[in-house]
Amino acid sequence: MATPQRLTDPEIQTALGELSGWSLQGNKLHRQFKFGNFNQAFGFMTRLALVAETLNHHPEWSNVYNRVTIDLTTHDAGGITELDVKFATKANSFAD
Ligand SMILES: C[C@H](O)[C@H](O)[C@H]1CNC2=NC(N)=NC(=O)C2=N1
Repeated sequence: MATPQRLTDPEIQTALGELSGWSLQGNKLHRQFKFGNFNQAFGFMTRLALVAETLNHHPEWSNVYNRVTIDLTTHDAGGITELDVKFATKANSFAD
């Protein structure tokens, strides 16, 4: 699959307007999710891992107990693309 184009700054701002909880941090889409316990946090990561494989688009993320921190960028494009927005949208749909 061809690498998508980097989004422009206005396009990123528009996407952020529709992505509740996400912000721009270090030129990446960033959000921390908090769950009731580790089981819920890890279940969320497991579901999202399957999405990552399907999209061939992989997050930078970490987990501490009930928290999952995610940073999204498209390494092949050197910035944020529609794939990052798609992944963030999916993450929100699993969590909110
Ligand atoms: C070869 C492989 O398709 C690429 O390395 C994919 C894999 N997953 C990826 N994930 C992310 N976040 N960015 C990429 O550029 C990327 N590229």
